[in-house]
Amino acid sequence: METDEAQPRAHLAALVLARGGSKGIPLKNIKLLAGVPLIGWVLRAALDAGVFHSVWVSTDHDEIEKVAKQFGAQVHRRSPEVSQDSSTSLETIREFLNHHHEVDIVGNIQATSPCLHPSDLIKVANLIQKEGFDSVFSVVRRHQFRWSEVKKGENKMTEPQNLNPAKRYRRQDWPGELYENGSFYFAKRHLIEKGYLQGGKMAYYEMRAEHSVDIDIDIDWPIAEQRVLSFGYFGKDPLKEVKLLVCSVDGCLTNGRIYVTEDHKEMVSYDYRDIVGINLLKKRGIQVRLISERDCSKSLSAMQLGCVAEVNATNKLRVLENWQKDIGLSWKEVAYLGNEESDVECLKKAGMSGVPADACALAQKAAGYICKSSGGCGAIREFAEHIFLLLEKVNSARKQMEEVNSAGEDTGGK
Ligand SMILES: CC(=O)N[C@H]1[C@H]([C@H](O)[C@H](O)CO)O[C@](OP(=O)(O)OC[C@H]2O[C@@H](n3ccc(N)nc3=O)[C@H](O)[C@@H]2O)(C(=O)O)C[C@@H]1O
Repeated sequence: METDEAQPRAHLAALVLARGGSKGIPLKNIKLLAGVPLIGWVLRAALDAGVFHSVWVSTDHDEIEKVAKQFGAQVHRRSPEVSQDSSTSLETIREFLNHHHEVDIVGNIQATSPCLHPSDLIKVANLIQKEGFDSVFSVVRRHQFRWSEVKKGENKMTEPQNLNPAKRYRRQDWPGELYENGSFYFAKRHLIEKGYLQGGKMAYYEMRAEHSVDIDIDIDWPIAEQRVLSFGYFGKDPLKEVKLLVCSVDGCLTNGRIYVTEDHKEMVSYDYRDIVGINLLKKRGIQVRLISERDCSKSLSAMQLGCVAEVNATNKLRVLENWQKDIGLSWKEVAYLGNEESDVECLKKAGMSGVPADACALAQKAAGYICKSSGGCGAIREFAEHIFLLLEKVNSARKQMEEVNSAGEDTGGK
């Protein structure tokens, strides 16, 4: 059933529930996963999908509100009644709907499944808006044999549930089974008001197994981190190649401390791990250049790093633009590591951006990756590894995607 194109489309709102209290991991919803706050992964996918009339985060927490807005979402401040450990998603979504009468369909996207892609959301929006389904939820195919539980006093033996032990299927001979994976639940208002997220004319959307990640308990976190690096969505314009890393001196290469001797000489210190990082970058064909607002030329020449440097840089953005012109690079090919307010513009424009753990709040907000290491204590080394990992993973994921697309494979709702 196709809706008339001339009819105004029902208002489809994406809604990410992100309470402040979480049972296992403290402030889980904004904890950095591979350098990006957890809700950031799904918000980026929802906003880039371009199918939502509005994208919301429902929260009770100031810090989560800040992060949500930083990613471009609108914020619904929920009441304490639906912010308890015992509050269900459904109650929270109903509360949102009570405050937003313009919304006809809610796409509840769970931040705990961060490997979501805009292409999934576009297909789901199509199912609910054009094909007339009332609710659509995500599933994943699993090949798992189930056995009944042995309960004291009830039964002594376990029984096979979905297999014949005499004729066990090989994986390739068995289609497997569909499991709800908790990535998203789309439903029309009338259903939610009746107390259902799944009901009416229902469809499932089968997600690719590698995109199906669910962070439920603490031990899921490192696995999810590896998954997003390999299969996550990194934005509309994925990284192609990094050819230049520009690094701020005070606070990134050094920890920002300057010792002054009686005879007016300056002393700074750096971490040998960062020198290793710089050398690794150079080996991979990535130039490293340094930039500083003050005249630290003597210290830099004593360090013998072999990097082009610009000191007394009152306008870092202009310096970078000139470098780009000289070398012939686009912003996409530039990575930037900075820590101060004066770095913010460059951080925003660079194809890849990072800050040390102790960077100022404004720089942290502008950066795509927040290092665990502080300035002068291995942040360059860590950022270099992050660059290598992303380049590798993003390129291999893109290759896989191209292979799948060219094979014409299409998973979708049923
Ligand atoms: C739609 C729905 O029923 N979601 C529930 C899901 C779902 O059933 C499973 O993922 C399916 O695999 O399970 C739960 O999932 P969980 O507790 O991890 O919650 C998923 C995300 O939603 C936020 N949330 C949840 C409820 C609520 N009232 N406010 C919220 O902000 C959490 O902070 C987290 O980011 C569960 O395991 O208990 C609780 C969730 O309420």
